[in-house]
Amino acid sequence: MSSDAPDRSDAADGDAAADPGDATDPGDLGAAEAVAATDGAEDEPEANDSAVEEAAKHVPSGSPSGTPPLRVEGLVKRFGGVTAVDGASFEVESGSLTGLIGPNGAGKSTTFNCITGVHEPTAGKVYFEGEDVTGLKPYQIARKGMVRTFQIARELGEMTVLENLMLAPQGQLGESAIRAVTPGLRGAVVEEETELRERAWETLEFFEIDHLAHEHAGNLSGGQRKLLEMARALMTDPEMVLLDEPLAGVNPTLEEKLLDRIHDLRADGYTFLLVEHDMDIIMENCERVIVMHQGSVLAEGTGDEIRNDERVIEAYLGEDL
Ligand SMILES: Nc1ncnc2c1ncn2[C@@H]1O[C@H](COP(=O)(O)OP(=O)(O)OP(=O)(O)O)[C@@H](O)[C@H]1O
Repeated sequence: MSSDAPDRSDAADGDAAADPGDATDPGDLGAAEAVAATDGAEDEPEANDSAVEEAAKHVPSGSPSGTPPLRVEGLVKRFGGVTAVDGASFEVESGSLTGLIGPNGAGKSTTFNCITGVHEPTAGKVYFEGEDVTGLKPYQIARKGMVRTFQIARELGEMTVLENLMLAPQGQLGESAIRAVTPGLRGAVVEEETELRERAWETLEFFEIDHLAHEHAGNLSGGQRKLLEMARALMTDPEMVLLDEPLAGVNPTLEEKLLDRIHDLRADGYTFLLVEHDMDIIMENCERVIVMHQGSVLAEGTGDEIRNDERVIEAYLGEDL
């Protein structure tokens, strides 16, 4: 988040937000380290007006010039006899908020899962910032700067909001668990933990959930959880964030807050790909929309272009667009 955040190669050396399954394993930390990392009530900083500005200061380094951050080429995913994705190809422009839509069963979630390493594609390629990342594990893709939000797993629900954030770039902590017991390196570990804690507080303030820092994540409302999911993803210091229905079940006030934060971050150079069923949200917020149908890309364009595209109207069988 902040411009002086640790280098990604250190900060996201684990599954981070990309794989809650691993991120929930306390064994990754060691008990003493987990406590050191999370027992921070006494360090709680005063709410700080400049925190939001600080948090928004991060400027993603961006793609090599002219290279789209994400390029998907001829993606195919079969599950036995079911072809979920059938030759999908598209690009996402740097710094954009791009919507990925399509009728039920069009292949959107499977495409997300193939892009972020949850599924290995049957065929085709995924390039992130020009680099072939096809078939890499979620944590390897997260380390390169592309993360997706995940629902807060049950185990994480038993931890506080602050702990959830501090565990997000868990590779950094796992590394420091080893370094903490290495003479001569303890100072560096303390510095790293302090920096991580500061970033966690900045991120909480940015999402306006700092008042919930010591609340168990499991006690949050649906909308607050969505903010926490975004905050966890941001803690890994990504370039690109994939959001799979981030507003489902979120009340209008929190929905507006979440969208505002997405726009703030986009203005700072982050790139977003958003799957969302609510067409109004897509049309009002995404400058570019990709429409999937039966596993491949049916149309691409601005919201207006998509809304008036005969093929899209037909694919949605007259549903309101
Ligand atoms: N693990 C799986 N095993 C078998 N079939 C699957 C699997 N995952 C998805 N499918 C099938 O692949 C197709 C595409 O599913 P996918 O969930 O990607 O679509 P979607 O566009 O995200 O749909 P929705 O909007 O309803 O969430 C569907 O026919 C679905 O039943």
